[in-house]
Amino acid sequence: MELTNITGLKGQITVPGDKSISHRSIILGSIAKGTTEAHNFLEGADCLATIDCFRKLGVEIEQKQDTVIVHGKGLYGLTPPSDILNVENSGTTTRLISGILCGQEFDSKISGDESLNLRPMKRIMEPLTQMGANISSILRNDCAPLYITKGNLHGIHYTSPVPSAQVKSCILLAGLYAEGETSVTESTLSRNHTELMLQNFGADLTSSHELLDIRTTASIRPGSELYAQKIMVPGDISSAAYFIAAGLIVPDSEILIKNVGINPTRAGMLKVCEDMGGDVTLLNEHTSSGEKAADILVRTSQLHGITIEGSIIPALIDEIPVIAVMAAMAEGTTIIRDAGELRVKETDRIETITDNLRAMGCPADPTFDGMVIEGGRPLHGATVHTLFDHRIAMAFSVAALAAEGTTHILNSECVDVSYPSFYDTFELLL
Ligand SMILES: O=C(O)C1=C[C@@H](OP(=O)(O)O)[C@@H](O)[C@H](O)C1
Ligand SMILES: C=C(OP(=O)(O)O)C(=O)O
Repeated sequence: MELTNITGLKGQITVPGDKSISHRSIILGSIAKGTTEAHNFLEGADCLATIDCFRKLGVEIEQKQDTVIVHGKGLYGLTPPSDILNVENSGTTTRLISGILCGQEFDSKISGDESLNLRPMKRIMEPLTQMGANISSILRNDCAPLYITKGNLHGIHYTSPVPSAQVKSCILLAGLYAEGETSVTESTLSRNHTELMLQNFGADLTSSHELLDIRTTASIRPGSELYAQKIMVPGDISSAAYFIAAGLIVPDSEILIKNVGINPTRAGMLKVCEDMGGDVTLLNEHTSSGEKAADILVRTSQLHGITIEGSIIPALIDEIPVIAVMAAMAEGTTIIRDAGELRVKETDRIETITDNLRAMGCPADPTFDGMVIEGGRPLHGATVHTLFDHRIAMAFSVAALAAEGTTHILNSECVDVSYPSFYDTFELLL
């Protein structure tokens, strides 16, 4: 993709459904009794991989554009897959499905693409093994391909060493098949869609906050069946983030993004925009399927650098690539800390972000758990190496709109992972 600088992004858009909630609609719908309907489902490659895996486990799933109908099999109705489960590029699919597969009577194998098979799986293998699961890394490198055979699960009380919703969700889903109570304590609350949705599906799940709402424990007790739901998936704030950033940094812009999920465990980007001096307003706040949503109005603003660290990090972890682009356009220095998790995403995002910022003329240095960005110098066009990471492709497409000259985004088709119509949405604002 070749992009050049522009001014005046104006208009009203919607962004596709939330990726995390779309995955969970398929996963919980498959193991619930009855027919689950998910509307505004994200038709991105990651969520389609989840559909494909559950079809291989015997679940009938109909897809009519962005409506998905899942004919649930109940907690004990999945059937042995005839083939390896291909999770492609999706960490969420890998870790959440593993929790469920450890509770089944049959064997299964999970594998993904080159990037996925390099991502750490010890973080789920360890707690699942403590629960009595039989899960192993086929290449013995603590990564996928994973091999799961029948185990007898019992509940554990696990304190998660990483702030990860995927780890938490994996353990809670395994807890549906375990004897006794399973709980997961996190020092910082990660996205809580699994907890909210499990409660809506009728699971016996409670969540308690300690220490000023930061340290949180989610506990699940097995036994009860889950029951199908109708789910209205809100727009994905991680996808809206590119248009929020573009609206702020492209001169003379005003963009209204309709119906975006603003669950507080996901909305750290909004706080960062405010702290950087961005003109971002929430309108029409409402709740849908237990998730908060709003329209987001963005106008061009002069941003300034800030420090982003601590408990806000999990609430904006996927938005850091585009926040880094905003930081490059802001006056002064932005420091990002406590974000070591970026090193184990689709790429080592600390390196991919800082390498590409430097290529565009912004001084940016990686640190072990974040980066330091010297903002306020004009960006210039460059060749952006996405390394097939969808978030790097989209973040640097936004940078290209504010950079002098032409920017080449290599392998830009990787946006299909979470936002296939990304470039079409931009067309609507020209
Ligand atoms: O649970 C989820 O849906 C997700 C959790 C996050 O990963 P971690 O839980 O590994 O931080 C996030 O980066 C990913 O895009 C989606
Ligand atoms: C990290 C991401 O997703 P996953 O972990 O599901 O691959 C992402 O979408 O940025």
